[in-house]
Amino acid sequence: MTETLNVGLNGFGRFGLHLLKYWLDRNEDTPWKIGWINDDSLSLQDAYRLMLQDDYVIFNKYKVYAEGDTLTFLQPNGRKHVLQYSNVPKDRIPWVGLPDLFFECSGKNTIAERCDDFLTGRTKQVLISATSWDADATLVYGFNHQDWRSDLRTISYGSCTVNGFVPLAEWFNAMYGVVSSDVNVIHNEARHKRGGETLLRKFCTLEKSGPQLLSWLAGDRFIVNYTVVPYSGVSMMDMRFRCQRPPTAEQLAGDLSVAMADGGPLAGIYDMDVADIGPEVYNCTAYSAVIIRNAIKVLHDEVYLQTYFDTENSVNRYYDLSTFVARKLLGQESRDDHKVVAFSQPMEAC
Ligand SMILES: NC(=O)c1ccc[n+]([C@@H]2O[C@H](COP(=O)([O-])OP(=O)(O)OC[C@H]3O[C@@H](n4cnc5c(N)ncnc54)[C@H](O)[C@@H]3O)[C@@H](O)[C@H]2O)c1
Repeated sequence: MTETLNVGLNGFGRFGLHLLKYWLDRNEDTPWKIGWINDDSLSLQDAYRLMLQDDYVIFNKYKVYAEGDTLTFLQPNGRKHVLQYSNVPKDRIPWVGLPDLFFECSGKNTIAERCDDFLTGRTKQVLISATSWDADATLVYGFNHQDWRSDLRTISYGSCTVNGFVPLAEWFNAMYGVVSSDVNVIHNEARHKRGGETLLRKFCTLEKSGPQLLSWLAGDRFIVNYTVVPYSGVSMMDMRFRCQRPPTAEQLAGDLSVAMADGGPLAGIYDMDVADIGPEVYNCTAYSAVIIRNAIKVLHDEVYLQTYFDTENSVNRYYDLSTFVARKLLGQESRDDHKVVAFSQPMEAC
């Protein structure tokens, strides 16, 4: 790896923390590197403490130092990463204009115009770690990331639920013709956000963005039930698809295995385990969702799936998307150039 792009990251909450670790673990094969981090409320010492004490994102293979205004990570092989850290509001970030890519991960700037100030100097694009209704594009890795263009200014990566559902739903429709669908999400809640030990039903942006992204899915044939629970580990997403050409449970498991194998449209994005051994084993999974094979049920034309997904570690697809974007900006050939994505026309059942 020779040429890399420089990245500035704004927001060091759950998403930023996971993203930093995900990148560190892969940095030697990544065409971008994080040079700056800003968080408007966490000081350098807060960030350092959170990193060393986190129950889920474990940095213990790195030596970590917080000195002056820098965070330093030393890899076991001696490779060193020195990141500038600032703790100021968005309009006072000292490194604005210096990175080639701006990672907006604070959750506070999901309206595109709030990212305008970041698009200056060397900064070509802002990648937003959440649903943004007015970003120039929503690019879901493994679904439509190949729609990337150099003139896009703000790009949303979708959301944790969008990444968990959309590529799989697209494949389902191509294979079996989806008539309607619903999704039941049991979503974690980080400790620092918890109001108390209670359950909370909320609106999920997937309910609106699913039909916007998937041209074949009408809004009146899709429901998302979303419940936040006071648990800080991984989350669950169960799905129902009513199909024109319903498979048997056995056929479906076989078709999924083929689609998830190397070169398949779901390869590297979804995985399948035979039995339910969750939830803890799915912490920091590299997959957008893991399907439990023994739990697949088919009743008449309705297919039921149970999955686990690590909402916070949906940085996996944000990482894939930004890696794809960086390679495009660098003019590098990428294996993702040839990845099979989005089927534009429903296919006949296999
Ligand atoms: N958390 C997820 O599962 C997840 C998944 C996908 C996308 N996103 C999106 O990413 C954006 C950021 O979400 P997030 O989950 O990182 O938010 P977060 O609540 O963890 O962080 C937001 C801010 O809260 C503060 N904060 C973080 N940890 C803290 C702590 N321990 N004590 C006190 N303050 C703390 C920081 O200032 C941080 O910038 C949002 O737009 C969100 O929708 C989050």
